[in-house]
Amino acid sequence: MLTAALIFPRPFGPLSNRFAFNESITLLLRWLRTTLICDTQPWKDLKAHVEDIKKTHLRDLMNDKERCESMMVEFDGMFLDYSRQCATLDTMAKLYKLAEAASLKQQINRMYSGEHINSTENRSVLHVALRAPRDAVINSDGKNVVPDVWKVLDKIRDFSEKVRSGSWVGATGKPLKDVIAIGIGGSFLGPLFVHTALQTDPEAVEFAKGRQLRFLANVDPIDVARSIAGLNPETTLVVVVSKTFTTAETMLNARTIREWISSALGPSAVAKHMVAVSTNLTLVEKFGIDPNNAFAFWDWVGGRYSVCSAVGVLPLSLQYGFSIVEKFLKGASSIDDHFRSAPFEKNIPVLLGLLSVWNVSFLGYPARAILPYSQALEKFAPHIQQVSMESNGKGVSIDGVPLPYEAGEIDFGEPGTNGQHSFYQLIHQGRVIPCDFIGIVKSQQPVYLKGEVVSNHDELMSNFFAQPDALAYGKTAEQLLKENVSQHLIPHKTFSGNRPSLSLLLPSLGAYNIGQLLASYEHRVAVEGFVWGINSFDQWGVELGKSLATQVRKQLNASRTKSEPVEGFNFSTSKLLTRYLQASSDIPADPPTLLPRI
Ligand SMILES: O=P(O)(O)OC[C@H]1O[C@](O)(CO)[C@@H](O)[C@@H]1O
Repeated sequence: MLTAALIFPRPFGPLSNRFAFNESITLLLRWLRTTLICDTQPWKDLKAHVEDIKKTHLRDLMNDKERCESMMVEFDGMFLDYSRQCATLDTMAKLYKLAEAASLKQQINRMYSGEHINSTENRSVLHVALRAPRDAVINSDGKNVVPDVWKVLDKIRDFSEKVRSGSWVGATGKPLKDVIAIGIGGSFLGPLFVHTALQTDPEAVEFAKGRQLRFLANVDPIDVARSIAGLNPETTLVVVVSKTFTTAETMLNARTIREWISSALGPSAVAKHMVAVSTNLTLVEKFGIDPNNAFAFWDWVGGRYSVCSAVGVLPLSLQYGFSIVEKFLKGASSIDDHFRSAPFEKNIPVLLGLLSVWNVSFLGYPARAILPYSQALEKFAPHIQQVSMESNGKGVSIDGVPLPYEAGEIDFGEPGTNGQHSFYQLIHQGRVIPCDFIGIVKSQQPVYLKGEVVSNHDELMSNFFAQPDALAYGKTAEQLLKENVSQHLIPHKTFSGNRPSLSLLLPSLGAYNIGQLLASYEHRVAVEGFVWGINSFDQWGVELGKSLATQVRKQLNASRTKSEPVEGFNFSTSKLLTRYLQASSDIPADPPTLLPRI
């Protein structure tokens, strides 16, 4: 970059010089655009360094106390131990150089200062503003967005208090004690994760007494049936959550539940029983929801980063009260400050992100297992799947240059110990999958049985501490021989070890810690994207399937209502569609409204 700057002439002087200057700038920009991180020296150094790492084994690396100690970081009660990564201190130094080459610090600053870093959609990326304190100043397009954020938060506080206290009642005068949140993707997964995590938190439980929060996401009518089973429209409030208010699944589900309400209570009941969260307030009104009962958010909030906006805050406040949700926002905000200001060596999201890049792009491990040892976090991995895979599952750089390396990673996970009895066989003896072990010091729901060796939570945590070592150390043939294992079983009982993991220990799992965990992973994904040089904040890859579904929808309608033959599809799809239509030809062309009967 410096070299490039030196060879270009200055902007002053005669016209010919200025012309040359403009040319040079164009060339420089082109050069910058086509320069990928893999062309930089730090990337090449890391590639070469892989050979050194291949000669190490975690068994030996773990013997180096000094190394292990410097691979432990603590912030605001969160403790990260990444000593079981296949990495040395030299690896880390090289990763920091890579971060420098990727201008990571500058990219983080650009995000916080509201630059339009989501360039393909020409938008700022400011989910950090959603949890910023009231007096913070965060600008997007020259305007401080924090007062707008708090205006909506205050409106949610008022509305949720009215509903929870019974001063807002339904069409028949009954208090609304149950909530169905309709939304999909980012308008569903984050709120579901937080709700599931709070559901057993003793403090949150107290506030949720007598109330239910359900989610309706899938356009599958079975999900409709499940979401309304046992609920009474008279006592149910529906929150339609959609950033665009055009998502086909959400809108059909919203129309279905509107029908469920109006067929039971009359069309005028919709005003009392349906509210919305969206950036598109015009469409909310068109749908028939009173704009006064709409809760806004903004185009600078990406769907998968929207749980801290009204998308999550409204349904969660209705269920647990605003004060609990505010703690969640504060936890996330604490990590936002840490991410922005801590040096990389002490910065939890930066470390998590750089290690992911190391595992994916250099060691060649494309997947990551997210393994929380807490049943309350059972919906964490599904949420991070979207945050990570929709953000970083890209094939071109932010400037549209095809990537000669893989970006993104395959995220999956289950709470321990359930996962141990499911897919851990593969991660111990099959493929190498870097694992995130997430443990909690104090259980939300402690259980002790007199006479048992340990408490139930200690039993769970015994596994949390044991599994990373089993993966790192493995078990050798010599060890097995010493245990008199028969020769023919030795290959089957050998564990190669040297399988990387990291351990994240949280002091407890209250709303605040849940916010910390969320923000740590959100920023980790951003770090990966910044280093890979991609746009982590758009999602064009979801569009093609949507438009093809439109074509199929038209065909199904034409075939059912006008008996039109299946046309315009390839052989396979035509065959499948024809078979589907023939096998369901008993469905009338213009059926009467039918709602689930369970
Ligand atoms: O909130 P909306 O606009 O209904 O979109 C739902 C989801 O659809 C996507 O656009 C694609 O899955 C997500 O990014 C988004 O979270």
